[in-house]
Order: sequence, then C-alpha cells, then structure tokens
Amino acid sequence: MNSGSLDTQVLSVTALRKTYGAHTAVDGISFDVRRREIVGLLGPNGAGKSTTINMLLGVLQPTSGTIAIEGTDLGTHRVKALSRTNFAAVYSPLPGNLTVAQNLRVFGLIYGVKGLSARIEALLKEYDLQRFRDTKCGVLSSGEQTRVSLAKAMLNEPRLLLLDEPTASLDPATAVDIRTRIKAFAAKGNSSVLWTSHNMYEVEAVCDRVLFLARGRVLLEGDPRTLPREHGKGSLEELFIAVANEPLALERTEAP
Ligand SMILES: Nc1ncnc2c1ncn2[C@@H]1O[C@H](COP(=O)(O)OP(=O)(O)OP(=O)(O)O)[C@@H](O)[C@H]1O
Repeated sequence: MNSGSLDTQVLSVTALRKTYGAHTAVDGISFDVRRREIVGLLGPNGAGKSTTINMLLGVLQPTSGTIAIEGTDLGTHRVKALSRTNFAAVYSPLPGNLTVAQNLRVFGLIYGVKGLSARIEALLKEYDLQRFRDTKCGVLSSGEQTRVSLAKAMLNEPRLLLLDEPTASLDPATAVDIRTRIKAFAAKGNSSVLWTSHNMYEVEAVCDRVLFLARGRVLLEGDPRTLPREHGKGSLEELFIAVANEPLALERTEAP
C-alpha cells in the first residue's frame, strides 16, 4: 500500500504487529494516511483498532514493524515523531478535578506550547468553551467534555490527530457539531485524522477513506461511499457486518 511520496504522507505504517503471548492482536498491517485526509479505522470489537492507535501513540511497543510520522521513525526518534501528534477518546477523559483552563494549561506545558496563554484563549473561543473556563471538567456533560478533549488535542497543532470513537455517547446534534469541527480542522491545514468509529453513517459523512480491520488484518480499503457496491453490498453497515461475520469468506472473494 505505501503509495505516494513522503511529502504527502503524514503517517506511514509498515508490517505492524503486536502479539500477546500466543494471541496476535495486530497482524502485520501496512497503510498510509495522507495530508488533509480523514481515514476511518473500522472493524468489529477486538479487531485491533485500539491496539493500533496505542502503538501509533507510542503507548504500546510493537512486536515488529515500523511507524513513521511526518517521515520520522517513531521507534528511533520518539519525541520528534510524537511532537506533532495528538489524541482524543471518550475513555480517556481529562482530570476531572481541574478546570477547563487548568487542564489546557497543564497539557500545554507538557507539550511545550509557545505563547500558551494566547493559544488557550483561541481554543476556548474556537471550541465554544469560554463560559466553562473555570468549571471543573468532571462536572461537564459528555459533549462539553469532548469539546475540551478536542481543544486539548489541538494545543500542539498536531499534524496527525488520532480519534478513538470521539462521538460515542454524544446526542446527534452534538455529534454533528464535533464532526463539523474535525472536518474543518483537516480541511484547513496540513493535518490528517485517523478516526475509529462504529457509526457507519458518521464514517460515510466524514471519512475520505476507510480501512476495515478484522482479526488484526486490513481486509478492505477504499472510499466509504463506493466500497459497499464494489463488494456487492447495499450499504457500509451491510459490508461491516459481512467483514465482522465472514472475514475469511471476504478474503477468499478478494483473492485473484
Ligand atoms: N493487554 C492485552 N493482553 C492480551 N490481549 C490483549 C491485550 N490488549 C488487547 N488484547 C486483545 O487484542 C485484541 C485486539 O484488541 P483491541 O482493543 O485492539 O480491539 P478493538 O478493535 O479496539 O476493539 P473494540 O472495538 O472493542 O474497542 C483483542 O482480542 C483483545 O482481547
């Protein structure tokens, strides 16, 4: 897969593998994410999505394979590779006993953001959080907390934004708001987004490309709007169910 020049690639993953004893969670996957692209990482529970995201974040050590972010190898130049990466997920809330402004300041200091006060003000405005600046994050609603998580993830102006189910547990109106913000983020700069979601409607609305993972392997890759038809399915949801239930059958029909 690794097509395109390094200049257009924000993320390049090659033969990435993670095993736990005899169990293989991620089984030699390769893929790229290009500049300004939003790529959906899809797959049934246990497919290996979170394991992949955690390896991309440097939280988990791969068993083998390589990850390059903006051309920098994560294994050998970890700090540089991760300096323009960030992350948001519902299962990883910000410290609830700190206020919104305190959280942004703490993370901004950790990332070494220059002109931090001005950056915090800009993000509070952009994510409609000004009225919550002195509110403890723990008492905010799910949608408000997601906006704070996104603001925190934007602090270091990431080139690669990793999102693990960012709209899970949000009401439809709030989810649309969050999706719109993320699309605007990818469209306006030199950044890319890798996004996991179980919401196929959302994936069709947002992602330029999807990767279907099953049993730790990339089974299918393509445009979420045309991929179902290419595989004789009526919708992305139908294709997802086929991948989840019959990954081997699908692999066989893919063989030349
Ligand atoms: N620390 C671990 N030790 C052993 N097995 C693990 C560990 N972490 C994950 N696994 C296994 O690796 C596989 C992939 O898990 P992972 O969490 O990456 O899946 P996922 O695609 O993110 O699933 P979900 O959609 O449910 O979040 C699963 O079978 C899981 O049980």
